[in-house]
Amino acid sequence: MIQPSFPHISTPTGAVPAGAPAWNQQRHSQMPSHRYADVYSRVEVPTIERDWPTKRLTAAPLWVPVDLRDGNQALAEPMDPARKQRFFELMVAMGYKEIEVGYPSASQTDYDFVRLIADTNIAPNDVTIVVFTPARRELIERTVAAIQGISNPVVIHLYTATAPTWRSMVLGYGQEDLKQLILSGGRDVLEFAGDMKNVRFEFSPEVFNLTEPDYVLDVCNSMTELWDARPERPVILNLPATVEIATPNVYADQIEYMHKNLARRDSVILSVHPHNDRGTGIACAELAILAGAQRVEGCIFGNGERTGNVDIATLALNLHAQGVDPMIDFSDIDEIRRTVEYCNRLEVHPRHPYVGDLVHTAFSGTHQDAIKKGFIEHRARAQAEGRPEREVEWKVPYLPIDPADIGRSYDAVIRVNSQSGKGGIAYLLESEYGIELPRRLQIDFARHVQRHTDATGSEVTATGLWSVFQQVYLQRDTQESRIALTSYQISDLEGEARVELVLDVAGQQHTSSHDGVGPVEALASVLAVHGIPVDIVALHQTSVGVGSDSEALTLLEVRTEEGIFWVAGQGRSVLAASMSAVMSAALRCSV
Ligand SMILES: CC(=O)SCCNC(=O)CCNC(=O)[C@H](O)C(C)(C)COP(=O)(O)OP(=O)(O)OC[C@H]1O[C@@H](n2cnc3c(N)ncnc32)[C@H](O)[C@@H]1OP(=O)(O)O
Ligand SMILES: CC(C)C(=O)C(=O)O
Repeated sequence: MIQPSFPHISTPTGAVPAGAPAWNQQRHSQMPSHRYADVYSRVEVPTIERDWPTKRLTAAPLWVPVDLRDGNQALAEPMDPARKQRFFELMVAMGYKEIEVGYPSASQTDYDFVRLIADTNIAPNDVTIVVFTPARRELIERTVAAIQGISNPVVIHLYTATAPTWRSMVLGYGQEDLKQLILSGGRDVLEFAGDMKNVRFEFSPEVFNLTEPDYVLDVCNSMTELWDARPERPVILNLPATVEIATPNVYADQIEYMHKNLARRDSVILSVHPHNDRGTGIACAELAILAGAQRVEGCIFGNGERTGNVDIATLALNLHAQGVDPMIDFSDIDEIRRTVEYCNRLEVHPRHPYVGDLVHTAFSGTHQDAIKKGFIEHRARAQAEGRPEREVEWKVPYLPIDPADIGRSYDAVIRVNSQSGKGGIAYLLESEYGIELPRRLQIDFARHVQRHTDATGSEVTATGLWSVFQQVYLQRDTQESRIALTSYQISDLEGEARVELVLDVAGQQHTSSHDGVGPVEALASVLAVHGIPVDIVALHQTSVGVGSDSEALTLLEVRTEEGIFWVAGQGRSVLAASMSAVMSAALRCSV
């Protein structure tokens, strides 16, 4: 019996589930899953004729970043005024036109930030300012005090939880009492701010996704009636998945039910606010848009309570990746990430969609091979179409978008470790040093690199690859070498080349002259005379480096009785590189 190496984890040994086919060997575990009620007994899914499964995403929704409120309230250290302002200015620069700036009745920092907006011009006129409040009269009054003097459009966002557990356990109300509390909050909003021409209203039935559909519909309709929603002054109904609890299709059904049954639908902006407890916040938001949602609240890179608010950067870039303008500028995503990390004091994961450090990088051989071929095809197509590479359709395998669209270079697209193959290795040498390896040498070199990465266990950079290449292929003469090429010269004898060579063999100088042959052939023949046959199968010329500093690199494939090997020679000229390559081959053949 195999001893368990994880003493606190027990390999499931229980019964095979009833009816499981013979090929399914999974057993019942000891996880206490029975403690969690079946989701469909907790969520009332409305019965509807679904239209969302056949819809397509064709336009960006209205985006509302809530980093300064919902994101901020989830931070161990809420943002100080400088961080709030920096984040706000970033959002404005990116093109967000509606921004939830805080919960002004909750803290002096939030209140003061709203006052900063009132007293300065940090908010351009076309940016709508959203402020958040619970349905408590004194807090609504303070919220309205905070927005006095703001000339921008303002949204007062009122919320109260409506789901059964929250109603009974947290707020201590039944359905009707709670509706009255909400309406009373709605009336307070009207009393304090109803006359403010620049103000619109938003209502969120918190934990919408766990609330009975008919009840939440009734509450929402009562609010739009109370606030007299009209097309010219629409009310925002924001339907949060405050804690994700079911699969995204359930949320989509719930949203479509509201979309199809809300009163004054043309005077309602239907908004969603998914969280990410099940890791499906993005899917919930996307399906909700298919189901009729027009507006999405979330956080840039997905900070927020517990597992976060839905990530509106990923949502926007998902649209971009399918040909839809996200209406937000992500062309310098690393600057956006740096600012968001500074403000939240939280790091973005290296695998985070689009923005993570590793998300455009391939380590594995077959991916690298495909990407390399994809780049070659892309450049060729751009050239054939006579258009800039940034304009032609993107089809590079494994890269959903062109990293350049979001300000990334191609430097990190391919990185080499023990999982890599010839394609990636060749790509790095070529992109970093301009060295073009023929396919058979790629295969040979990959074996050497593999030995190196297996031995070190770590990644190898382009510089590292070049040094492995030099060690393997660029042999140099040593003191012990029995042969050395002392000098060579090529002269033109009435159109015919003459090659003159001086070879040092075991301390003896041998001069020879060769007419009508190339220098490589001449040197090979004189080496053969001295008992060192160098049988060259193929010769390739490339270069190392770019511009005037570049050197020639000659790559030789050589046959011996033991098999094929490769050597290289480097020099200021093609001739120097070639002679050096042949001498490298000779040194290998003479040992
Ligand atoms: C899903 C969301 O993100 S909701 C937003 C959550 N954000 C925050 O809580 C951050 C800011 N909050 C705060 O600073 C504080 O909670 C404050 C200042 C708003 C209120 O503080 P306190 O008055 O000390 O109340 P506390 O937070 O302890 O409790 C909340 C009270 O408000 C009630 N309440 C909670 N939500 C609401 C609501 N939306 N409308 C009306 N009453 C509410 C609760 O039932 C509780 O009442 P009780 O004291 O009679 O039991
Ligand atoms: C009240 C709303 C908007 C909210 O933050 C949530 O439900 O998560």
